[in-house]
Amino acid sequence: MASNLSFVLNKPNDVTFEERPVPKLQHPHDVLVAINYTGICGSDVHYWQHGAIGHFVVKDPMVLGHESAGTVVEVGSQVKTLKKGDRIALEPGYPCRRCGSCLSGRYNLCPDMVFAATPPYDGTLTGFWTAPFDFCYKLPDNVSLQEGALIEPLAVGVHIVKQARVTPGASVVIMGAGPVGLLCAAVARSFGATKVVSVDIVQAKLDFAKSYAATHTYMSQRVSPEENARALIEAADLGAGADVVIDASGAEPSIQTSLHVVKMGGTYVQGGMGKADINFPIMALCLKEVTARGSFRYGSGDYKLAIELVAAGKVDVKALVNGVVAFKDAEEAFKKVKEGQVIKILIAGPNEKIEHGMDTSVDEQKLKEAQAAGSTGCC
Ligand SMILES: NC(=O)c1ccc[n+]([C@@H]2O[C@H](COP(=O)([O-])OP(=O)(O)OC[C@H]3O[C@@H](n4cnc5c(N)ncnc54)[C@H](O)[C@@H]3O)[C@@H](O)[C@H]2O)c1
Ligand SMILES: OC[C@H](O)C(O)[C@@H](O)CO
Repeated sequence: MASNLSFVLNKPNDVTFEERPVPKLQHPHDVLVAINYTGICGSDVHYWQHGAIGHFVVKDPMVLGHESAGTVVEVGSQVKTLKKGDRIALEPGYPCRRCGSCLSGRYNLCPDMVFAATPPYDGTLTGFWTAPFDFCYKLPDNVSLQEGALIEPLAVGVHIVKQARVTPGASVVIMGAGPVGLLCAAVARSFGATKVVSVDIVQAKLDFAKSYAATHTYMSQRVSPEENARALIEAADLGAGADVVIDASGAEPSIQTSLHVVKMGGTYVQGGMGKADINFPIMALCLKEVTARGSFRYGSGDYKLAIELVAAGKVDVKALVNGVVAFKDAEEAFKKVKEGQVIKILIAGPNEKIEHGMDTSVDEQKLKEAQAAGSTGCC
């Protein structure tokens, strides 16, 4: 059998490669998947740097990664819809299916969720992975395995935009133009939003957002949230405010500005995960009767829609990929993401041959600066 080399986080800033046993099918409804590509998420970088996100603490060595696509190599006796050789996008969290949240259709809120690379559970930066068949989504012929690895963050964006109830003709402001904010912008456009304003503090990110899915961009100012909101509304010609504001930054000033940008009776969605507690403008929330919702991962129908959007050419996920590296270069890829110079890097599975790699040389100075600034907005 091929290699089951795994990329293991031992403790902050200490990663190693470990050959682990190939997992066996535990259940007749499971499939065994050979991992082809995995993207790096801000949360992976955060665990690598800090060993914890909120109350999720890495106590024992943990395999990183949860944004993966792969190829089915074995199916359990009860699997009817997948067969060996099928190419799939992998949904990396498995709920209990029995609790109130699961039974109400909101399985992403299951308290017993087993989620890849969220301690204590191992992630998908490995050779082989077992999963229940209904959390493996067959990719249409016109969607590549590399695009398949981007379905996970796209499903995050789909869930956020669904929570925002974006309708045709809506104006949508998105705070943060990292991968999640960019994908929210693309999904909002596909839902019919006619004005999509990407907001960030880095000009290069805004330039990319404009070339990608934003109709307008705005560079956030270091002024009061009210002043920032006034300038944003004017710059993007939002009249009485935006129908919808989405935070995909997790940054306190951006969240505060959001509540002053949203229109009377508009909708605000918290997608970014920054500091756990912040000063929040409750008076604006109250006086404008803003509908505020959280958004966590993805639920029923989100992966399916994400794949359909890519297959239909409505969301371009390829444009976000700066390069693909061999499995042995996983740590360099993490450094590149931390350095903040790339949007998405894919790591090929340990059994995958890549024809054209990317330059993985890391600018140590930029890396140090990014570390000092905590540039990965995650958690
Ligand atoms: N809700 C979920 O289920 C879920 C899932 C994945 C990621 N996330 C969160 O979504 C957020 C975005 O993820 P990402 O991978 O795109 O992260 P990222 O760090 O790449 O992007 C965050 C962006 O916000 C920008 N930013 C920082 N301060 C800002 C400010 N004051 N105003 C405007 N923009 C500002 C940064 O420059 C960056 O471009 C993170 O907080 C992450 O933890 C949430
Ligand atoms: O896309 C899924 C997210 O990255 C995860 O929920 C992570 O942030 C915490 O487990």
